[in-house]
Amino acid sequence: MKVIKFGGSSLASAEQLTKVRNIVKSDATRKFVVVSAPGKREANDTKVTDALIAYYKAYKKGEDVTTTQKWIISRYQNMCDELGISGAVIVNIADEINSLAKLPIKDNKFLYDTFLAAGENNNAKLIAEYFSENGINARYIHPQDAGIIVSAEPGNARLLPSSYEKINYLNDLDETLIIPGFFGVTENGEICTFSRGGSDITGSIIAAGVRAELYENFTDVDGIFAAHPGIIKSPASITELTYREMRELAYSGFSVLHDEALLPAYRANVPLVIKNTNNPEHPGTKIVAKRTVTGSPVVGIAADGGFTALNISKYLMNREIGFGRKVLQILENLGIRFEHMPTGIDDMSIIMRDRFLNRQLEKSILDNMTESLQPDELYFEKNLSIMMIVGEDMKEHIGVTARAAHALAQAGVNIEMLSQGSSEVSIMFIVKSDQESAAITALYEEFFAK
Ligand SMILES: Nc1ncnc2c1ncn2[C@@H]1O[C@H](COP(=O)(O)OP(=O)(O)O)[C@@H](O)[C@H]1O
Ligand SMILES: N[C@@H](CC(=O)OP(=O)(O)O)C(=O)O
Repeated sequence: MKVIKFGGSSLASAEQLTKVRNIVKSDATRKFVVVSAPGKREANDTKVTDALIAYYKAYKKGEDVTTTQKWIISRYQNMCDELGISGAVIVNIADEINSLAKLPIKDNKFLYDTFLAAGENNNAKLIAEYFSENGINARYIHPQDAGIIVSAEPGNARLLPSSYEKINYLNDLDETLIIPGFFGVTENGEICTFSRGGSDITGSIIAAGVRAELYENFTDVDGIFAAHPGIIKSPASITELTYREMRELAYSGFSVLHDEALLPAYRANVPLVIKNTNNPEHPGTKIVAKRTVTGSPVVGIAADGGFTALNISKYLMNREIGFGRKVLQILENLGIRFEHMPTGIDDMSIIMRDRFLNRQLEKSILDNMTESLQPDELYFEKNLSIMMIVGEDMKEHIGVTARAAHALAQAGVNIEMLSQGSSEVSIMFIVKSDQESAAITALYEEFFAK
């Protein structure tokens, strides 16, 4: 049996839902259907999840929410009308959307997550009804009933490992199951979402739990391209990637798949394929344990902005036992995670994501480190992007870093920092964000166009 996940772009309109129904209907083994909230119908449209964020903010501030409520309900209403879905389900959806504005605000740690999850939850109800009225024996199932029990970390839930056993019972149900993506339920019954884009994670969890033969992730492109299609025009498409390669690429900007969506499928040995709802005959990109297709040392080039470096220098840092530990202890005490830590003899940089920092935290970092480390230099460097060139075969090739550095130099891109993990599956360059596009273009030319 297969798990099939449709992203918001595949579920944005009646036209898209018709394609989705045909895809599910064409293969009786597509039994577990994970759905996102309705996405954008065109570039300037609003995703239902983003509209729910606006709704939440207005409600919390005590502002009038009727316009947002109406807009969100109309997204579902329009699809129901165009698909000729009978009346009861839209009444239920409108009820759920409206009653969000009755939830307690005070001491409600899960209020934001509850608002956001409504996008997926109501879409799953709508799709189950649409399928049932159109030749598929379908049933909506709430994540709680599907056994998706998660940690109580709002906006960043993690599955509790004991959940897999419960999820496996879904195999005993006869219907095609329509499961809302993006959220689970805590042990106390609160709604808690994964991070943004997290419906991919739900798909992977279900695939692992039911021991699926395949996890199909349907989106709006013919699989994964070697570089972001917004920057490189008609980039090469990738036939096969390993889980490790995909993890590196997803982490560093290939937004087509959530980077946390790989591990559950990988551990359960479930292969994954990225396919296009608008072109389902295309084979897409397969993500597997071992790749058969080889050739270029680099399979993909990814970049992501929104990084800050904390640069620390101190003469004879290398001789000071416990220096690194003290740096990391200060970050841990302040509850800040770090992403990378390139080092020199007398200097080190801690790379962090901007979204986990703010002025107050930055001041606390500087104060604490000045006091405990007495560095010669200590400052933040903003507006950085990380660039990754990725490929399992890089370790078999000599001179990949030299080629990349040369290409960047030719394009006038200054490498701020450089780092390579021991697995040699990726090489990371840190550049100024305003040079990100130029850097991708230069690296793509070097490894794919030549
Ligand atoms: N390397 C890449 N290959 C393919 N698509 C990419 C890549 N990098 C970014 N994308 C973007 O990811 C988008 C699909 O992902 P996503 O927004 O999660 O869609 P969905 O709504 O289906 O979940 C594509 O439309 C594409 O613009
Ligand atoms: N709807 C959620 C979760 C998600 O996975 O959406 P999508 O599949 O459209 O990326 C979000 O926008 O974050």
